[in-house]
Amino acid sequence: MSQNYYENQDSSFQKNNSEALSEDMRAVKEGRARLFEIAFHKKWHMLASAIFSITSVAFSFVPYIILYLVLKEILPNLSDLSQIDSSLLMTYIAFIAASLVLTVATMFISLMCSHLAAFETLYDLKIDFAAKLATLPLGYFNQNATGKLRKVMDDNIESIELFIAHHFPDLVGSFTAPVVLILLLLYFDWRVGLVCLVPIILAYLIQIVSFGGKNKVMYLKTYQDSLDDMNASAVEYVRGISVIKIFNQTVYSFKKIHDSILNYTKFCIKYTYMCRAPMTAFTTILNNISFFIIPVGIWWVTRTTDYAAFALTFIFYLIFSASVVSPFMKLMYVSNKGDVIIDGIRRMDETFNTPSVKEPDHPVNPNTVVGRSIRFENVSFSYTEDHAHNALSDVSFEAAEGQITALVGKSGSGKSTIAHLIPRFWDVDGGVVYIGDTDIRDLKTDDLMDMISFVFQDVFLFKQSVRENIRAGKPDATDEEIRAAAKAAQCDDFIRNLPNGYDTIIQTQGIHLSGGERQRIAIARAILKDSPIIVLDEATAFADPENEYKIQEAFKELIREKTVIMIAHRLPTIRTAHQIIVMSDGKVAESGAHDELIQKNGAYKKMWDAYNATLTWRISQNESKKDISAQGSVV
Ligand SMILES: Nc1ncnc2c1ncn2[C@@H]1O[C@H](COP(=O)(O)OP(=O)(O)OP(=O)(O)O)[C@@H](O)[C@H]1O
Repeated sequence: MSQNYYENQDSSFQKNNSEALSEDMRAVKEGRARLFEIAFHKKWHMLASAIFSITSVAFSFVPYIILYLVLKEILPNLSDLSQIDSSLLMTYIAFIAASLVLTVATMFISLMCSHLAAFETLYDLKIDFAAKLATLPLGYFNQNATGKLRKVMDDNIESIELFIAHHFPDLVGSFTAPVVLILLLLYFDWRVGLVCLVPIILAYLIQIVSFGGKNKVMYLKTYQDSLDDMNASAVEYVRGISVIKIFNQTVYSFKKIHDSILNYTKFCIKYTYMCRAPMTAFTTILNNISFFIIPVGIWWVTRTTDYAAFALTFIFYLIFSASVVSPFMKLMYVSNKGDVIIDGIRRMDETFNTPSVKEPDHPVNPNTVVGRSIRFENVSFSYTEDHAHNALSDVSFEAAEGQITALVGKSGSGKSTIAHLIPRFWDVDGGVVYIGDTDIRDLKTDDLMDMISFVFQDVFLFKQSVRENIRAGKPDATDEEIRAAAKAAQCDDFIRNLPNGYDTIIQTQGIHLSGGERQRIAIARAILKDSPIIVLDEATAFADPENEYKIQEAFKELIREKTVIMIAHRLPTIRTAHQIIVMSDGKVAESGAHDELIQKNGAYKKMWDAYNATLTWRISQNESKKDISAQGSVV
């Protein structure tokens, strides 16, 4: 049921939400202002929570006031207890019971309101953050490790929920309680009240001097940075575990994770040592306010004649001062937590404030785009901002509509970069990429993505059912359409042999698909999408002979009547391509069909000869092996 609830809500909720969070809640503000801006995303819930929290705190002090009244009734009558008005005492007790019930009830309502606000805000933020990630250029993910972004999405955003649900009502209470407390301290006897204030002020001065200002910001930043670093290296360590095992590395020899854990540990130990003295002083002073009251009491008792009034005030303050600790400790705890959360928000806002891929001001309607060819016109591109090294320099070519254009060239010559510029994973630095007659930057990203299918080098499958993985190509596809796409991609057979057929969840129950099987699922996805342009990136690199055959069959289905850009290292797979673009050092070295390029006797011919030489070399190696074994048998 909850699944449907969210599914049904998605479209409208997400839309309203992106308006609310991306525009209103984007980080114009900083620090505490930003924290409260986010917290008050659901402002009526939060106001209600604040009012009930204040009410709860106010009720929580009623027993102390009544205690004063009880003492006032009992102390003057200690010599003759029959003088005590017992019905009045019973009324006081009833008041105490009622105030306790009301304290709990109002705090419960306050927490209810704050939790509702927290869950809705958390949902909005997470959806918005995920949506924002999808709009960022791929370069952003190069510079920001997956572990760091995961931490923002899980830990930092999650901590905002904690702040709204728990810390906010606590904070309101923590501010209200000291105010009520100080008023009460000063109300019953302002002189003793002032004495009680001295240790409170002293304790806070110690806090401010030790942790206030730039020191605290710097410590928090270092703490979060080292935590981020440790997270990022942990993710890298786990993802690269096969390489680590092969090269016989351990958590000690894999320097990055070892250093980051060590850094974090060192920092925490240093910070703990730094906190030791001021924190001990803070808690000791607040826990021992009576230590300040007793000398005053001794001084006072030698100068007073009204012992009843003295005893009433002295006993009351001794009891009441013990209640000072809890609200002040809470205030310190919540304010420390608040600082950690604010730092987390700053990290989240770095992502929110990163410019998304720019959408056109006046987008072209995709139905009016004439033609589905791809044309690069004098395209230059560098991955680095200083343009120290151009991945592409002045690249021009046209991949004709409905034809296959293959990209070949040495490793690092710029083939993948060309493929990545077509769906605007990055924007060109110079020149233009056209689809038909339209600059791709004049199309809305959604429309551009609808026109292109991409079969990546590393096939990524979601941890969902096979059916849902294929459906990603067309979210409203029927089960029949999914099955037809899977058949065309040569994967229907093996999917039906999985434990739950199309409903088998990938990467669970020991379900592990081979590289070729994963690739065919990706092809099924692309077939279902049925876009006019297909970009195949190293698509046949990992296949075994049987898979290779099936993948080729799947490709035939996928690329029928489409504009295809294909990157392949193995020359025979592109021999029949309509056009071959030979890349060298980010430039087009030559282009043409296979036969034309062979005739040109240029770079392609050299590659082809080299390829044929390897074949002969393999055969001659086999031959020589045969010779050796033949000789061996003769001997
Ligand atoms: N994400 C990146 N960040 C920085 N530089 C990059 C990035 N990706 C590629 N490059 C650089 O851009 C140049 C072109 O790389 P590209 O991946 O396009 O080559 P390629 O021909 O596809 O290589 P391969 O066949 O090995 O995949 C290379 O010098 C490469 O080092």
